[in-house]
Amino acid sequence: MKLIDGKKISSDKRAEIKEKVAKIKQQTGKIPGLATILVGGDPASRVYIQSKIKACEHAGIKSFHHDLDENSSQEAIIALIKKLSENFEIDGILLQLPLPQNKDAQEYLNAISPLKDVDGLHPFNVGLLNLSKSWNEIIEKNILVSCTPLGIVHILRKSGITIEGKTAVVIGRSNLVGKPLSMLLLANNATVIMAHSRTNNLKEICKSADIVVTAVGKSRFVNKDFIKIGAAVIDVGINRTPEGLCGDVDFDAVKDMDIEITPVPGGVGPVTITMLLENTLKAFSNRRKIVV
Ligand SMILES: NC(=O)C1=CN([C@@H]2O[C@H](COP(=O)(O)OP(=O)(O)OC[C@H]3O[C@@H](n4cnc5c(N)ncnc54)[C@H](OP(=O)(O)O)[C@@H]3O)[C@@H](O)[C@H]2O)C=CC1
Ligand SMILES: Nc1nc(=O)c2c([nH]1)NC[C@@H]1CN(c3ccc(C(=O)N[C@@H](CCC(=O)O)C(=O)O)cc3)C=[N+]21
Repeated sequence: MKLIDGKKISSDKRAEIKEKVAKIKQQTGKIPGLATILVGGDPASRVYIQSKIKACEHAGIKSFHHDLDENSSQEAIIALIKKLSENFEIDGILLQLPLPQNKDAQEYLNAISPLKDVDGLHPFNVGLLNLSKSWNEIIEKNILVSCTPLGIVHILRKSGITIEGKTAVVIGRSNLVGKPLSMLLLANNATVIMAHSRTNNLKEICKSADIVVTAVGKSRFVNKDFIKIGAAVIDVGINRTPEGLCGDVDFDAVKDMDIEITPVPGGVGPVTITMLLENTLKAFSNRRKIVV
């Protein structure tokens, strides 16, 4: 197997972003700003938020973090989101998901100004993505798209993996990963199959694919029987097991196969965070009408 180095792809892109931010500062005196909101103290979410804040600061993006109590009322959370939406200094707003107590995230996401929606989860941006006809259009119009799917397309392109004309199976249909990724792959002219927990013959379907993306959240879910020789496998899953952090792919089972694969850790995760920085710059540019 050939490992795809997500850390390297990520650090190359972060260096570019850092340069852009420095240029913006120098030429306009303005600093892009990202607000993050964490409701409750889930330890994994806190780790992610901290990596996001660190990455922002490293790139020269100003971060504004808000910790809210697990028992915060809907009114209090929405009031904060509205306040941040109106704050001129803030270009992007990220509400860390999932919310505690099974709160329906969409109601909160709808309160984020679509211009600051760096996760691409507001219906306005979901609509723009779905209406777009090509990858070029998505890039040229600076459409805000969910970070993980953007990161996956970035990884495929940087690894020289052709998307056009290929059959891609996306396992998982969440609003954060599976659905927007399917749209992005379609915009890149792949033939896309969206698979989920009710899909029949999943193994056979995956075995026929040139690109398999798994965003399920179950360790050792994908094994040798799912993968065609020569395929590219993108493992989005993050699973904490007694043996440590792993993805959805049974790594040992596929390690002798002639495939390309993103590892966990060190694959999609770091690139996801990089795309958050990229989206913050897009939001900065769209909102302040400054070309970056
Ligand atoms: N590396 C990164 O940057 C990121 C990693 N993640 C990780 O990716 C994983 C998925 O996240 P997310 O999309 O938010 O997850 P969700 O839990 O929202 O979605 C999981 C999806 O997997 C599907 N699924 C569950 N069981 C099966 C099965 N037996 N066969 C086929 N499909 C199945 C579900 O289908 P159904 O809809 O039918 O229930 C659902 O669509 C998680 O491990 C998460 O931690 C998430 C975001 C970013
Ligand atoms: N509004 C919102 N937007 C998100 O983009 C979002 C979210 N909520 N909720 C949770 C998921 C998950 N997610 C990850 C980001 C980075 C890593 C990452 O950097 N992972 C490292 C390992 C980190 C570790 O050690 O735990 C790696 O894979 O190498 C993983 C997962 C973003 N998500």
